[in-house]
Amino acid sequence: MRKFESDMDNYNFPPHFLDGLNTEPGFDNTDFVNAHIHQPTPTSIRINPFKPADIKTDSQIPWCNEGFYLNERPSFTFDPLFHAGAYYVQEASSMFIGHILNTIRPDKEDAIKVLDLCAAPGGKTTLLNSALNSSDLLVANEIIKTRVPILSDNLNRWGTTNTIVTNNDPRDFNSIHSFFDVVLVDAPCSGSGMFRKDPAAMNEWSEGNVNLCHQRQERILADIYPALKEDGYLIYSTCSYSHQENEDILDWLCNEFGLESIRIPIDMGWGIVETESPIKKAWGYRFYPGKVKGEGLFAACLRKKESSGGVSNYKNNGQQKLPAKEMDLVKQYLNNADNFYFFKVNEDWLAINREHKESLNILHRHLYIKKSGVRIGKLAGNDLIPDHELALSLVINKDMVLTTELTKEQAIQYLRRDNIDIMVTGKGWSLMTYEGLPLGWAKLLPNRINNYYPKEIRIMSQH
Ligand SMILES: C[S@@+](CC[C@H](N)C(=O)[O-])C[C@H]1O[C@@H](n2cnc3c(N)ncnc32)[C@H](O)[C@@H]1O
Repeated sequence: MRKFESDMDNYNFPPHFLDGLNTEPGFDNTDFVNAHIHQPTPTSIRINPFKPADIKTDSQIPWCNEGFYLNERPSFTFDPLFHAGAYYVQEASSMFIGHILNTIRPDKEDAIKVLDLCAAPGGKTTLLNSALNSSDLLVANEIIKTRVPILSDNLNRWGTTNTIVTNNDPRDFNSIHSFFDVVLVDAPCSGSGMFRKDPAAMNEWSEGNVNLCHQRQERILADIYPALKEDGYLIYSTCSYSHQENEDILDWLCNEFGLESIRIPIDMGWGIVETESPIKKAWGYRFYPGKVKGEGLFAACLRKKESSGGVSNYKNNGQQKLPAKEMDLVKQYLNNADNFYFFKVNEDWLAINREHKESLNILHRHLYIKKSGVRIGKLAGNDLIPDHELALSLVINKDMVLTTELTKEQAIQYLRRDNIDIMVTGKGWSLMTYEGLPLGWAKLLPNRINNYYPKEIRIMSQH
């Protein structure tokens, strides 16, 4: 039965959409409809803990230490700090995934391997990264090839050195048994949780599509299950309100694989609704606009109780023979270079935290790797042609290069890949910085500056 006909007449939820929701515990039809009609989507950002900057925020997102609401939505495109990776613009509810990771891993003592299976554009990948140490490995996978560049760009901005980006179907992970300690499946879904932010999504919604999404979610989870270690954690999330895509999936996981549900502590004041799946009573966490200051989200955490076999059948990929003299040159560009494993892909030198060398070899045998660690650059004689990834990485040794600090106006010129109005002294490769944070490279010549900001990510819009 529809309640509140007058509001409903003003708001075009798809037919039958609210029917199922009205029977969900903790769902308040009035708050929900009012939030969609009268409360705009809140603007929120998450600060990069590794790139401190002076950022004006308004209030704290209660479930995320680094998450903040902004009372107004500024132009992020024209804020150089955004391009420097000082913060990520992320919907507030999604940040709960970080709270789950911190809950299941309070001490952070032993290094872990984490997979973000459905990762693009990388919001939750950067969130997970902030909660990890550099000795932890984070694999970010995206099945759709055209979505991989945005994922890699966002990770480059974040400055990560312990992340590997892959472009694979979940079934390709099926041969990597018992590898990951934590797997996040932020599943493709029917998307009702984004109706307020993107009302056009309402036209796409149908009960038939919810069923298709449910089937796809089961397929993805079955494919990835063997890659999770015994006692490892599966974090499952959607931005759908549909029971079939949420609690029903938890029941299916518990029935099919004997997974154990993990209860996540929440504060009553946060407005999050804790639910239980109908059969196995697995806990789930629902975010409803009107109850929380954020968009729709469902999240749950489960633990694997059995082993899918070990990793003993992996052969070492063999050592790449690397020219020692070249490596000595390249090493100088990283701080704490001895903590890194250096390798070459074609002419490019790359580095990843030393402890991830074996994992990289294993993954390389099974997956299509699109980015690993930090790309340092190519050598031309004794000179490094530095890569953009190096400029933004957290480990660049700034003593090896010149630095040119830009005003906001100059930084925008640089980010547009335009000429920069600046008098320079010095010659050679220079890090172009804004408020001390690197944006990328330029080459300083006696009478001009060559702007090397990557074409593909330059600011195109006029305002
Ligand atoms: C909800 S979005 C992920 C959002 C991302 N985790 C974030 O926080 O920025 C779901 C992702 O799943 C991917 N996807 C679509 N079909 C898939 C499939 N069959 N298997 C795995 N991933 C799929 C989509 O390309 C999309 O990037």
